[in-house]
Amino acid sequence: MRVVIVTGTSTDVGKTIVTAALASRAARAGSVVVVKPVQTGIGDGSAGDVDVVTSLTGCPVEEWVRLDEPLAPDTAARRQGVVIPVVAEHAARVVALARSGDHDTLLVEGAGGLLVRLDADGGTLLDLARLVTDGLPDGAVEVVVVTSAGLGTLNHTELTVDTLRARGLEPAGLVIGSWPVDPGLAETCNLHDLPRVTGLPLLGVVPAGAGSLSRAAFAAQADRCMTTRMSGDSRA
Ligand SMILES: Nc1ncnc2c1ncn2[C@@H]1O[C@H](COP(=O)(O)OP(=O)(O)OP(=O)(O)O)[C@@H](O)[C@H]1O
Ligand SMILES: C[C@H](N)[C@H](N)CCCCCC(=O)O
Ligand SMILES: [Mg+2]
Repeated sequence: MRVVIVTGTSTDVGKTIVTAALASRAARAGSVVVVKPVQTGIGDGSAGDVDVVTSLTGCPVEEWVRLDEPLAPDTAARRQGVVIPVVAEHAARVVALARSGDHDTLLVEGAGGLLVRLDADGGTLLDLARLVTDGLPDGAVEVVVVTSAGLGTLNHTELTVDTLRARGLEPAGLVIGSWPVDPGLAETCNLHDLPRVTGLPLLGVVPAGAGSLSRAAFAAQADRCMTTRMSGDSRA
């Protein structure tokens, strides 16, 4: 059993597509479940991240809280007048699901960047990652940081990685969530600079447009774009 926590430098960096790519690969080697503890922005009928993952991978998904407005969860909950679970409750559910042994890999996708407030007490995905790591055996939890390709990403990525390290969480690596068809100078340099400035491996680079592929084509793309194998990946 392993848990992969997918965070990112911000919203819209491609966490969901990367989560789907990791799920697609892990599903070759065993049973996978994807959890989105808190989803916001589905009030207008928009597809939630779990719908995207289901469509791209067919893996089972769980969404625990859904809020209407496309905002940080604590803001959306406050404006909607609802009380949502605190992060410690999500962490306990993740640990229980991991310990149940029902799945070989459990992927957890945050909402927005690492420090976005997921509850009214200021709990964040950083807190969730710390609690889940503390609740499971050594080495069972990996944190992946999804980042953007272009100018500005070096700063955002270092801030995110340093914040994880300050809580004793060493990320497994970085994934670029959307690689442009026509990369410019900054994108090209960042392929070298992101690993250099963070000291972390670049685990993968997902091409822009991957989210529109059929399930079969996405699975093939997931294999090609995740350049470094993770512990739960299929050897096939
Ligand atoms: N590789 C990709 N291929 C196609 N579309 C992509 C890719 N990466 C991101 N996108 C698109 O960019 C947008 C943001 O991506 P995504 O939903 O994965 O962001 P996120 O980091 O998961 O954000 P959130 O904080 O809302 O969970 C979406 O509209 C998605 O379809
Ligand atoms: C609505 C969006 N797609 C995400 N679900 C929530 C992103 C919150 C970001 C808050 C912020 O960092 O300013
Ligand atoms: Mg997402």
